Amino acid sequence: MRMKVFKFGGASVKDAESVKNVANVLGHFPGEEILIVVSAMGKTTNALEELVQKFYNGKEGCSDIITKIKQDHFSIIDELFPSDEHRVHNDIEILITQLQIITQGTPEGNFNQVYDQIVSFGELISTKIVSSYLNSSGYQNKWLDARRLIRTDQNFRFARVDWSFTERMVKDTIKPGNRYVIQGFIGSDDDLNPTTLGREGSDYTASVLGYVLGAEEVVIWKDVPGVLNGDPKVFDNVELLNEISYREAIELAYYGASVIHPKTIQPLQKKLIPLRVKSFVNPSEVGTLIREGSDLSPFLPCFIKKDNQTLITISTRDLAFIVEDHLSMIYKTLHQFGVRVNMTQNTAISSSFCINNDPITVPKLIEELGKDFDITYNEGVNLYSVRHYDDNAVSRVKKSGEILLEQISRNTYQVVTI
Ligand SMILES: Nc1ncnc2c1ncn2[C@@H]1O[C@H](COP(=O)(O)OP(=O)(O)O)[C@@H](O)[C@H]1O
Ligand SMILES: N[C@@H](CC(=O)OP(=O)(O)O)C(=O)O
Repeated sequence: MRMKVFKFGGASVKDAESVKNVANVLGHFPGEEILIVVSAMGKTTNALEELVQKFYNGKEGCSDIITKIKQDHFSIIDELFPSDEHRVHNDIEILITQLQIITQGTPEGNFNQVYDQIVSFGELISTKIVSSYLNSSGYQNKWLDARRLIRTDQNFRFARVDWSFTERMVKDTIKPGNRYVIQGFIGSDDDLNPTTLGREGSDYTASVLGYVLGAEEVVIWKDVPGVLNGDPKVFDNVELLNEISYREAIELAYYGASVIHPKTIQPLQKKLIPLRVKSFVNPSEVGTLIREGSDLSPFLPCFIKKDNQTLITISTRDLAFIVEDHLSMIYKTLHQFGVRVNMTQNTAISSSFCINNDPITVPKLIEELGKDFDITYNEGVNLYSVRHYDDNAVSRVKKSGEILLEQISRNTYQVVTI
């Protein structure tokens, strides 16, 4: 029997009820060998990011954030394990104490390295709780430490996987006949410093593990019926996409369909491992199947909104044309800062690009580019993309605000509005 890889994200383990529901979902797969990848609970990663910022800005407020994280997790533990004798209490106390010790010291190493050291606690805590709860409710499983198995480079916050080392470690550790719980999103470098794979990277972890194990399938459990032709929180009248090709899924994820992390698809495509996106609310429904095949079934325009964007326009100071060497310098800087461009357009003397408004990175990027260019920027803008657009679909998104930038290509329409 080949292993299945299941991924449960923050929304599927956000409270005690949700953790109980994970056991319910797994109950639909009796006797199956499953590797369960789990993200941090609810919005814990955001809280830990805030903690890192405070730690760097003089520590004021650090202990309040840790207290809140502790309370949130212990209220879940108290509901899941009514007796306070269960060892999970001690496990989580230890992790919280480690977090306290780190943030009482002085930041060691660069910001991104410290970020990974602190933010990785979210997944360590959640997996201890989920694994313990599953064991206590009869679903026997072993807890694995992704920092031992997922080896990466030292590109902290955006670490790249060392595939051959990871494959060796995973194959030495994961044995047939067992079930496992492991953290998404985190790994470690050669010196065992924790690393992270980029925000929302647990889908990618599931894909990496699915690839190295040659899994039968990877299933990402979500609070939606599957991949729809638009985020139901943003667009009305959206419909379920029953099947999507790997190629189309990469495009949708790349443009910002946040239901799947963009890096998830490629490793699975290489071994033709199917990816399913299914509802943890209705686990017996079929959901969406992503595999080699025709683009989309049913074939519909797909709507994607990326909010909280920054539109930056860079102009040469001496009215010189923006030419290749400027562009290569600009893109080198973007790459150095780990910034991905979501849409771009050039004029004779300027280049505009729309990026995620990461509050840590964007101010530093603007400062750096401002050394050589005039910069204007708009924060808080929206980027709409429509794959397989038609007139109706275009007019629907155009109505959303004042247009700052618009672009149309063979398959995709994009507009930045404010
Ligand atoms: N095309 C889409 N189809 C379905 N859901 C989408 C789509 N685009 C965005 N979403 C959003 O993705 C959410 C699920 O992803 P996410 O919140 O990241 O889950 P998790 O934290 O559990 O990984 C849904 O609640 C939905 O609002
Ligand atoms: N906890 C990490 C990783 C992750 O993938 O989370 P989620 O599965 O909830 O998107 C984050 O919030 O970025």
